[in-house]
Amino acid sequence: MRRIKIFDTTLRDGEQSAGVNLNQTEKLEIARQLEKLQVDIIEAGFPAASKGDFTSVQQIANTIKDCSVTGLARAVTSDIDAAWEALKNGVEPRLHVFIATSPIHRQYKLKLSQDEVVERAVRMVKYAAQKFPIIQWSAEDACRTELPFLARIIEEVIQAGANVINIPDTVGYITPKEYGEIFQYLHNNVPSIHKVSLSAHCHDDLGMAIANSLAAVENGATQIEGTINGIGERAGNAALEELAVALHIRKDFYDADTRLQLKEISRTSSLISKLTGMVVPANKAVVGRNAYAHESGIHQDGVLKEKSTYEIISPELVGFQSNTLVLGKHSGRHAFRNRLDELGLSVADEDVTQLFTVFKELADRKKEMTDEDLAAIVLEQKLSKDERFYELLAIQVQYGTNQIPTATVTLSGNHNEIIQEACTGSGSIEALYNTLEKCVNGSVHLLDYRIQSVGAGRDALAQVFVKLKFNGEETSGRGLAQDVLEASANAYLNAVNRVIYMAAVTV
Ligand SMILES: CC(=O)SCCNC(=O)CCNC(=O)[C@H](O)C(C)(C)COP(=O)(O)OP(=O)(O)OC[C@H]1O[C@@H](n2cnc3c(N)ncnc32)[C@H](O)[C@@H]1OP(=O)(O)O
Ligand SMILES: CC(C)C(=O)C(=O)O
Ligand SMILES: [Mg+2]
Repeated sequence: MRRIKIFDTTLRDGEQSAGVNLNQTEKLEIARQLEKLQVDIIEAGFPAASKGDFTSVQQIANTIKDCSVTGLARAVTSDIDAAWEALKNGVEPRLHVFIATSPIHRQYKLKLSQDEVVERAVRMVKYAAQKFPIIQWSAEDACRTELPFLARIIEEVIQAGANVINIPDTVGYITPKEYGEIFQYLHNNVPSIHKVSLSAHCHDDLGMAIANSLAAVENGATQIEGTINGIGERAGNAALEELAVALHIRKDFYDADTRLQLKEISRTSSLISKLTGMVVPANKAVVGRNAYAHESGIHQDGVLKEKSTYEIISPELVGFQSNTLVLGKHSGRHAFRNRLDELGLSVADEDVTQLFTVFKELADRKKEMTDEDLAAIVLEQKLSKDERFYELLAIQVQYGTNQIPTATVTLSGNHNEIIQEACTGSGSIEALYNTLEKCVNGSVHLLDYRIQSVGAGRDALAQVFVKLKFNGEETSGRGLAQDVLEASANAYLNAVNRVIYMAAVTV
C-alpha cells in the first residue's frame, strides 16, 4: 500500500481566507494540534510577508518536532533568506518556493517570457539549495499552463535541486480527469521525474478540490495538500480531513493511506473553526454536526438494525464521542477533570481550579455543559492568559423599546486601576461598544461583528467575533459567555488587548 504524505497549509493558505487573522499564540496552538494529528508537513506561513508571520513560522519551526515545518517564498532571494532565517533551527528545514507558469500570469502579473520564468525559477532553486536540504517547488497556476512548457520548467528545476514538485490548481479550474492526465503527462515527458515526489494542491472554486486531489493520487501523486475544514483563499482548499478519510475508507480502491491519527480530526476541526471564526457547515463531510445524524424513519430503522446500512464512517473513527457523563452545576472537580482528560484537553494542574470556577459560574446558568462548552472554556483560558490588559469586571445595559439604550462598564486596566464609564447608543451593542471605547485608551473603529452559538439548545454559549482597528492597527477578537452582551464585550476587549500585546512583544 502506498503512503501518501499530508501537507497541511491551514496556517498559510488557510489563513489567506478573507476575514481570518490568527495571532502567534493561536498559530502555535494549531501547529501543536496538527502535530498530534500527525500531518507530515506543516506550512506555517509566509515568512517574508510580515514580522508577525516571520516570528510565528520561527516559533513553530523551533517547537514542532514530529512534523516537518515549511514556509512559502516567492522566487526572490529576500523571500528565501527570510524563510531560511525562520526555519533554519527546525528539525528538517524545508523551503516551499513558487513562481507562476501560466500564460495569463506570465503576461499580466509577472510580465516575464517563458525563458525568463525558467531562468528565474532555476536561479532561485539553486540559490535555495545552498541553504535548504529540502526544496518544494510549485508552478503556480500549473493547470492553465501549456503542458510542454510545464514539463520543460519542471525538468529544469529538478536539475537545479528541487526535491518535491507541486502542481497547484491555483484557481480551482481543472476537472478530475484533466488533472490526472497532467500527472500522467509529466510522468511521460519529464526525464528526471523519478527523482522527485509529486504533490497535488487543489482549490475548490468549482467544488472539485477533493475529487481532483484523489485523481492526482490515482495518477502518481505521493503528497496531497490542503487545509483543515477546507478553509483558504476564495472558496478554499481541499479539506484534509475529507482526503484522509476518503483514502482510509476506500483503501480497497486507492490502495493508499496516510499517517494521520484520524481520531484527532474532530478536535482539530473544532479548534480551527473556533480560532478562525469560520463556522463548519452542519452538512460538511466528515466534521459537520449532521455528518453522523440520521433523521428519517427508514434510515433510523436501518441504522438500528445494522449501522452499516447508512453509515460508512463511524463517528468514533474521527474522534466524535458519545458523552455518557452529563456535566452540570452539581458536578465536582473530579468529574470535571476526568472529562477534560477524556477529551484530550491538556490542562496544567495549577490551572484546574481557575477553570473549574469558570465552569461552575457557567453551569449555574446552564442546564448542561457540553463537550464543546468545556473545549471553549479551556481554549479561552489558554489563549488569553498572556493578553489580559483590560479585563471586564462588570457591565450593565439598559434597553427598552422607547428608551435610549445605555451601557455602564467597569474594567480593570493594566495596573489594576478601576475604569468606569457610561454611554448611550442606537442599540445595546452600540451603547456597550461606545462605552468600551471611552474606557480603553485609544481610537476604535469596528469593522465586523459576528455572533454564533457554541453547543446546542436555548442555553448555548454565545461566541462573538469582532474585527476592528485600534489606534490604526487592524485586529480581530473573540469572546465567549453565556450572555450575548458579555460575549460582545469580551470579544471587543480581546481585540484591543491583542494590539497592546503585539506592540509589547514586538518592541
Ligand atoms: C497562490 C498563492 O496563494 S500565492 C501566496 C499568496 N500569499 C501572499 O500574498 C502573502 C501575503 N503577501 C504579502 O504580504 C505581500 O504581497 C508580499 C510581502 C509578499 C509582497 O508585497 P509587495 O512587495 O508590496 O508586492 P505586491 O504584493 O504588491 O506584488 C507582488 C509582487 O511580487 C511579484 N511576484 C508574485 N509572485 C511571485 C513569485 N512567485 N516570484 C517572484 N515574484 C513574484 C509580482 O509580480 C509583484 O511584483 P512587482 O511589484 O514587480 O509587480
Ligand atoms: C503557492 C501555491 C502553492 C498556492 O497556494 C496555489 O497555487 O494555490
Ligand atoms: Mg493555494
